[in-house]
Amino acid sequence: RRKTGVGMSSIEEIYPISRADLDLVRAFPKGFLWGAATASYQIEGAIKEDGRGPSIWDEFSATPGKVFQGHTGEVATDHYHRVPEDIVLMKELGLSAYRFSIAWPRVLPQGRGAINAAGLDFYERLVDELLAHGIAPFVTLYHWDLPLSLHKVGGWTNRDTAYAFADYADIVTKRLGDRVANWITLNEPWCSAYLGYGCGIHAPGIQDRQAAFVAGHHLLLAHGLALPRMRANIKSVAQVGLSLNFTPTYASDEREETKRDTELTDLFVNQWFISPIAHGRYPEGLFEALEVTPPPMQDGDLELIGAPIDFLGVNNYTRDVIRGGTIPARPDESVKVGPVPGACYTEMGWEIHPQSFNELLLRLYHEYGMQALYITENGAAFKDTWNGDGVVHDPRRIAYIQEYLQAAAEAVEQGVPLRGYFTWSLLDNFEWAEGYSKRFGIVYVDYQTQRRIIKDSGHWYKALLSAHRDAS
Ligand SMILES: N#[N+]C[C@@H]1[C@@H](O)[C@H](O)[C@@H](O)[C@@H]2O[C@H]12
Repeated sequence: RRKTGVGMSSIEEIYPISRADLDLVRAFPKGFLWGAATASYQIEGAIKEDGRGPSIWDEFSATPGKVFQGHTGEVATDHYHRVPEDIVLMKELGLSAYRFSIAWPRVLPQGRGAINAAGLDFYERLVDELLAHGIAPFVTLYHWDLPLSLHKVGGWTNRDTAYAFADYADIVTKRLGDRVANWITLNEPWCSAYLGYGCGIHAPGIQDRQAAFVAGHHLLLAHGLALPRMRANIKSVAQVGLSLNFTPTYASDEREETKRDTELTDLFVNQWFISPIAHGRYPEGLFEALEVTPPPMQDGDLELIGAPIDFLGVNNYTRDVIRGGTIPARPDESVKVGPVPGACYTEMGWEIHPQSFNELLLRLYHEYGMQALYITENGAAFKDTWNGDGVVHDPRRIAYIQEYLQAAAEAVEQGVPLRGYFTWSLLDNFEWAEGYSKRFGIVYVDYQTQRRIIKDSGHWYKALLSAHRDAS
């Protein structure tokens, strides 16, 4: 292959990425990690295999009416039985890192107590296989599949669950801390707390705003209790953080009531968890705005929660545009305006708005003082179709990732310490309440046969990663 400059000719021969893409990758520093993300319940399947205990998502998805067409994670993408081939796929894509989660009930079937050796062995094999292929594991300890037995005694509304999580984190990092250097305690605790206990569209399906704030506090406490336990078991060069979801909120007009409702929504959607993590306190006015009382907390909780993290994982997909009413709308019922004239949307009904991604990254650096950021999730669902051969065309997903990476590149040029990007997701997978109706993968999964087909976006992402390696 002809090599000129940064290998442009060799890259363009493989797959037609644009000159703009080549300029794009140059904005990211040498050593910038390029990955893809998944989660245990969304891809593993094998929910009753090798000693795994039940999780709240096993029970929730099996409950009629909770998930699209009654879909469950019973089989998912059968990743539990396909780890070697899926890692070869990651290598083929040129990933330098892979973010996945460990299923707590696979390691501790009852949530605490007896350890399931087969569960720990599975994750040890997964990690060793990744390392053997030169792919850095980014391990999320909790991505929503709480052991059902802990739910039966209150789940995240029970303070004891936070202590059970710290014990679980201790067990996993004792086993894998010698070889995993990147740890994420929680994935999107806002979703666990509010979608699970507030509006109930996620497991365990409770509709109680007060319970959501009690659960939210215990999730944060779990993170804080786990940090020192994990640090004692991992290498000094290893890093620990957590992944928070953010949806930047914008006023639809200049009216005072619109600005007020937009600020209240931002408090609820974006500040609830980052404020205790970054500042060691809940944001002013949050509880009043949601008409709840502050969750019970003990002396020392907020100090534990606000202990330094090594990085913040940022999950972002879209923004919300808010319209104000004559009286303050409770932020969990604020009026979201859409469709915005001229805007484009994904299959999730989420506006594609990369500028808000750029502004979010700047805010997390300047307002919250985050000294290291990873994009631990960003991607899009579109109506991908496969005609049975080896090709899946998904130009809109390529365009989405290009636009969001451009916004991230601008943030890097503006001084944001962005260390890596994980697209959501490696594979099409179980999209929670949407079941398998929404496809986010850069790799298509034919659920009838479990065949994996790299989409055009996967080929493009591979060429982009290769161009970054050549340019570094
Ligand atoms: N919806 N959606 C896609 C994606 C979901 O599949 C992930 O599990 C969550 O961490 C986060 O919500 C984002």
